[in-house]
Amino acid sequence: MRLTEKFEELKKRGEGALIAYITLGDPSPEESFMLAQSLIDSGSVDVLELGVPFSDPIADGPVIQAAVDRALKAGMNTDLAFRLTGRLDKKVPVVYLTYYNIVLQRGVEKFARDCRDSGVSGLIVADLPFEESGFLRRACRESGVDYIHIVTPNTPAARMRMILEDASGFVYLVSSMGVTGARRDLAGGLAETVARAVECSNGTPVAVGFGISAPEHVRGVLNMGAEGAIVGSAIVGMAAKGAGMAEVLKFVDGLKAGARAQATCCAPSTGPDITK
Ligand SMILES: O=P(O)(O)OC[C@@H](O)[C@@H](O)c1c[nH]c2ccccc12
Repeated sequence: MRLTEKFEELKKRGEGALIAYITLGDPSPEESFMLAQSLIDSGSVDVLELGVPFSDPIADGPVIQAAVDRALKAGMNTDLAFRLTGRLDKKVPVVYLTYYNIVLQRGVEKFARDCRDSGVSGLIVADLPFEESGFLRRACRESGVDYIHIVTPNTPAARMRMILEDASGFVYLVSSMGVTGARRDLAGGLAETVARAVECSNGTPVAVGFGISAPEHVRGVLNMGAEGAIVGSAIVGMAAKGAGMAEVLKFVDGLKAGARAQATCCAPSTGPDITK
């Protein structure tokens, strides 16, 4: 399924998108496959983001670093990632999150074709600057895979506009500087950053990630004008601490409730106590 279709469907229903991230191969390839399928089947996850493990995940905090370590130790690799992804019953769009070395190692064009062939709808590369991304963007376009751009609170409006001219699928807005990891509160000043990204994105949906870990956070970013919220470490960390599948799914249902409440909830808020 295409990302655009999913976002249009949600818009009609007046809901925001819940995008859930897990690391493929954590704690083992089969278990991560089962978790991925259960998240898809839950009906609460609108887009599934799968991390393809790389040994030096510089944008990741301790929780996802540990997940990547477990995955690599359990024998996870890129071939296996594509095979497992190909086997998923993809009732929702699946996107990949990885680092450029993984793409380069396989060959840029081959990576994009393998995404297409295994049903991956979009690709996020954590460490590839826009200026260096032309070749991969072209390969993705030729394979019908959305190349998803990352922008941050530090990205000035002019640069955002330039980058997002090329946007497809959705725009990944990093909520605050630093690495991935659950946080207690949404970053200060986030409302302005979201507004800037929405303004610069030419109608491509903006989804906010980094630190989002509660239904209130999800509702908060949607009320600021984002169309999606991305949750990684909170889910990965829960599973790592031994939570069973039922508990993880219940948590994810709660997050999605935050994305549904948006339809009936309050005017956009800019105050610092948005998470209360
Ligand atoms: O873990 P968090 O803080 O909930 O953030 C989402 C994140 O996990 C996921 O999108 C992601 C995992 N690794 C990344 C590297 C770069 C950008 C984004 C990511």
